Amino acid sequence: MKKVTMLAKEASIFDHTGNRIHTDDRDVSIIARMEDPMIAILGNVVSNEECEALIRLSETRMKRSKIGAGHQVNEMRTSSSTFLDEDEITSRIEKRIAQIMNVPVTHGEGLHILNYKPGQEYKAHFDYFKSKSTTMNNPRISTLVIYLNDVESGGETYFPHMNLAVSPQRGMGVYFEYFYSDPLVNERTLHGGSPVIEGEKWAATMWVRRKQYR
Ligand SMILES: O=C(O)CCC(=O)C(=O)O
Ligand SMILES: [Fe+2]
Repeated sequence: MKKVTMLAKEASIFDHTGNRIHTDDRDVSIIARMEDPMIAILGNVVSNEECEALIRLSETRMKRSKIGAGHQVNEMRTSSSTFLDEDEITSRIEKRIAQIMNVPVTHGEGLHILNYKPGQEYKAHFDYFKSKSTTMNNPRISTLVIYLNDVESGGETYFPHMNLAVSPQRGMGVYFEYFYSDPLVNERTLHGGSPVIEGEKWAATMWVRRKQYR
């Protein structure tokens, strides 16, 4: 056989073609996508009622966000957050997210709800772990951030290496993945939540692992 020397393009987990993702209970639209790394802007991910329900379920549970292995409070992330328990509404949404992200529900860490008040932000970071901890055995591979409300001003999810800023809009989301064999491609997923200027921001994040997590 002839030896193929050209490098094949690395496959994305997000293998959807066309303009829509037909999940069991909802058609999610692909508004924009780019590759290396795959970043996709999605519409119609969740309904207005689901956004309101997720906010209501979280409101009484919000705590100042922690980061890193030591779970410290840090100026990196000034928002409040909580992980939601499984119930009828969260499991319906998680099933849909699994179809969007093309990874079984059990690989997901669960719905993590974030709330940013004016001035609060999440400085640029990687969602994957760089330390040689036990997480290396089951690393994070992809993220979906879903916006649960409209923000008057500020609060974009920004990717400084890509010169990309995604404005939060209720029901929409931004997907990205960072499992590539080329570490330089993964490093381009550096991202943050820019400070909210006016109004507040509610978002739900799903971080997904390579192997079963729950
Ligand atoms: O709030 C955002 O726009 C980004 C959130 C984020 O980066 C995360 O939850 O890992
Ligand atoms: Fe993140």
